[in-house]
Amino acid sequence: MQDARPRRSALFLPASNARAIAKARTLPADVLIFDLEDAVAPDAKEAARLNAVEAVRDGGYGDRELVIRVNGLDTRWGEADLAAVAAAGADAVLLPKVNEPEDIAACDAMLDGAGGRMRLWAMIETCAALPRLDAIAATVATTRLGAFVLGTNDLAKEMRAMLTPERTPFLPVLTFAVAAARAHGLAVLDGVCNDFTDIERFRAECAQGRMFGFDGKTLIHPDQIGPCNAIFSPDAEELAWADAVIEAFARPENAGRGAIRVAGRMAELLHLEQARRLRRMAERIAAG
Ligand SMILES: CC(C)(COP(=O)(O)OP(=O)(O)OC[C@H]1O[C@@H](n2cnc3c(N)ncnc32)[C@H](O)[C@@H]1OP(=O)(O)O)[C@@H](O)C(=O)NCCC(=O)NCCSC(=O)C[C@H](O)C(=O)O
Ligand SMILES: [Mg+2]
Repeated sequence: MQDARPRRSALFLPASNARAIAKARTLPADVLIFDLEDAVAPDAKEAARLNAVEAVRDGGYGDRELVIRVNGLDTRWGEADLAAVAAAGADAVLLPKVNEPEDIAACDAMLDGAGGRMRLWAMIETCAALPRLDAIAATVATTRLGAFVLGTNDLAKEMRAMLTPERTPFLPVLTFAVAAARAHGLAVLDGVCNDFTDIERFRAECAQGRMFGFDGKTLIHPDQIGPCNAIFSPDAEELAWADAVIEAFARPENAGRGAIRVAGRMAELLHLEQARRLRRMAERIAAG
C-alpha cells in the first residue's frame, strides 16, 4: 500500500558532492535522491555514479528511502547508470523526462537483474507526458513503477512558463498528476522550490502541495527539510478531528450508520477511512 510510508521530504543531492553525501546521513529527510542527472556536470558523471553506488552500499542512512536519479536512457550515460543502480540495492531508481508509457516499460525491462524490491519512479517534467499521465501511471500493473515526481523546472523550460510563487501555470498539472497517481495507487511528490533562502515562499509552496494531495515535496537544500516535514505531517487539529470521527463511528448508537454528526459537521464512512489513514501516517511518523 503506497500510503503506508511517510515521504514528506525528498532531498536531492548531487552525487558528485561528497560533502553532501556524507551530510545526508545526518539530515531528517524521509527520502534521499542521489542525482546523476542535471545537478552533475558532464565531466563528473562517471565519478558521481561510483559515489552514489558506494553511498548506497556503505549505508548509514537509517530508515531513509534511498533513490538514485539516472541520466536519461537516450544519453551516453543512461544505460551504464541504470546497470550500476540495479546492482547497488537502492530502494528506487528515478527516471527523468518520462514522455510515454513505453519509456517506463523499456526502463523496467532493463531492470530485470535488479532485486524485486527495487521500484521505478518517474519524473513528470515534459510537455509530452501531460496528456498521457493516466497511461503512464497505468504501467504500474506490469512494471515496478512506484511513484511520480514532478519536475517543475524542466516543465517551465519546455512550456516557456514562469515559476512564480503562486505556480499558476502548473496548477492543472498538479491536479492531474496527483489524480493519475492516486487512480493507480502510486505515491506522488511535488517539484522543488529553487528559492531556498526564502523560507516563507517555500512554506507556502509546501502548503499548496499538501492541499493538492501530494505525499511530500522534493527539496534541494537541508534548510527546507524541517518546514517541509512539519507541513506534510498531520497537525494536531487534523488528528483531533480524525480521533473524533473514529470514536464517533465506534459508538454503539452509530453502528450501521453511513453518515453521522461529529462536532457540528457531517462525517461519512469515507471520512472514517481518511481519519484512519491520517492516524496510521501519524503513527508511522512518530515511530521514526
Ligand atoms: C543549491 C545548492 C547549490 C546551494 O549550495 P551551497 O550554497 O553550497 O549551500 P550551503 O552553503 O547553504 O550548504 C550548507 C551545508 O549543507 C550542505 N548541503 C547543501 N545542499 C545539500 C544537499 N542538497 N544535500 C545535502 N547537503 C547539502 C552543504 O554541503 C553544506 O554542508 P557543510 O559544509 O557540511 O555545512 C546546493 O544546496 C545543491 O547542490 N542542492 C541540490 C541541487 C540538486 O540536486 N539539483 C538537482 C535536483 S532539482 C531538479 O532537477 C528537479 C527537476 O528535475 C526539475 O526539473 O525541476
Ligand atoms: Mg528536471
